[in-house]
Amino acid sequence: MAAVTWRQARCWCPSLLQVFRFPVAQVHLGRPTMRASQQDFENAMNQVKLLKQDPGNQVKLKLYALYKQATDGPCNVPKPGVFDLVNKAKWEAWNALGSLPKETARQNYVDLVSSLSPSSEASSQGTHGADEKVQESKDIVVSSEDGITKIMFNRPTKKNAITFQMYQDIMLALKNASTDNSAITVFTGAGDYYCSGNDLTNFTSAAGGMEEAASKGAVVLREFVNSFIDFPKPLVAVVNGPAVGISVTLLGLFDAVYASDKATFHTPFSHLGQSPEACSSYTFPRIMGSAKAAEVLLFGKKLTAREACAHGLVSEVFPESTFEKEVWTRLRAYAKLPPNSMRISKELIRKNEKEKLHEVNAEECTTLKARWLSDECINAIMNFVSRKAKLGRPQSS
Ligand SMILES: CCCC/C=C/CC(=O)SCCNC(=O)CCNC(=O)[C@H](O)C(C)(C)COP(=O)(O)OP(=O)(O)OC[C@H]1O[C@@H](n2cnc3c(N)ncnc32)[C@H](O)[C@@H]1OP(=O)(O)O
Repeated sequence: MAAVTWRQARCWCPSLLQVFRFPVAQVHLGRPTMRASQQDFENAMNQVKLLKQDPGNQVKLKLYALYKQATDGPCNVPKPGVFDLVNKAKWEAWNALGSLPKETARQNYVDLVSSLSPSSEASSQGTHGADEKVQESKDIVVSSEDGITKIMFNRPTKKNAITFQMYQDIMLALKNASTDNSAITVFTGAGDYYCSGNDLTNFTSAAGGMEEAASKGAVVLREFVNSFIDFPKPLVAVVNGPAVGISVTLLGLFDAVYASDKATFHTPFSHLGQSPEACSSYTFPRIMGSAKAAEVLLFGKKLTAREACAHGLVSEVFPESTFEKEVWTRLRAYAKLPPNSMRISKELIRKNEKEKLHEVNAEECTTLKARWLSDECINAIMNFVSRKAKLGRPQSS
């Protein structure tokens, strides 16, 4: 995600909030609320200038997009070049609104701004119960139903690549899920991918360049992985399609992994001049044996779902045609098991490993920070950004 300064967002000053409290489809269709007047719209623009807290890049982009849609209508300007990261991100946010009517955009802007007020900020971050639909942000959709809290990567146009904002959203979702009424927590992806790993533009869009991005990345990564190590309830991955990078390594910290037979598992760290994260330097050799772990983590061998299952990373593989139905039926049954019993059993399993996992996480983050500043890594990322290399393509396996 390109860095969008708070100053820029205040200048665009459209209003934001409700958008992230309701499913996207509902927002785009227009909620059955009263229509916002021009005066409401202008009030909301003023309110944005008074916000004390930076709402984050995703919200600022949404704010910008709704403002442009409400004032100029559908996006009608050419897409900025690939290196013009900030303007490209703004253009994409606006263009994603398609033919949303001006009045609906105005209403959504007003709703969004009103939800940014301190009282609604507090309620959006509070504990929620089972059967309640919640949404932390548009790229990470959280819902809770039938005793299951579902956390979904929802950025299908970017193969669900994880932005800095999404790391924060996931941490918040896990924090909420650890105390809500659900029995189990499930990760899955929207669209054809489960997740393509870290958004490689996280490193190119930070205002202070790679140095700043590396420092920020190491802090965020450590905290992010800690929230998986310490998560108290059963954690399940429903891997609906290809998984890359950190979305694969994290699986070593999950309690069960169900995969569609079209899923693949790819950790191209050496291709990227990087090194393993999410405790995989410790969990993968234990899960799959040191020889297979080396092939995967050092040489970037991509595993099919069946291979990943044979090597212990995946619990079970399902045919694509029945995947969703079979897996969710099973999970709904598991969610009816006594939650305290599951939690206590998980604690017993994890207890002896916890300290070690935290140690490994810390060391991996320190190592990665140095890797992100290496020529090998910088060249690989610049190659990706300039589309000279797409890591999924040169692999023969
Ligand atoms: C701060 C914590 C850091 C933690 C570190 C973690 C390490 C990792 O996760 S390393 C793994 C990083 N991920 C990758 O290397 C994957 C890069 N992406 C690809 O190789 C390919 O995009 C793909 C194989 C996933 C898909 O290829 P395909 O040809 O089918 O689709 P594309 O046209 O390439 O992708 C569509 C669209 O999505 C953008 N995109 C996909 N993945 C990423 C990504 N990881 N980062 C940023 N953007 C990504 C891609 O650029 C396309 O965007 P445009 O339509 O705007 O060109």
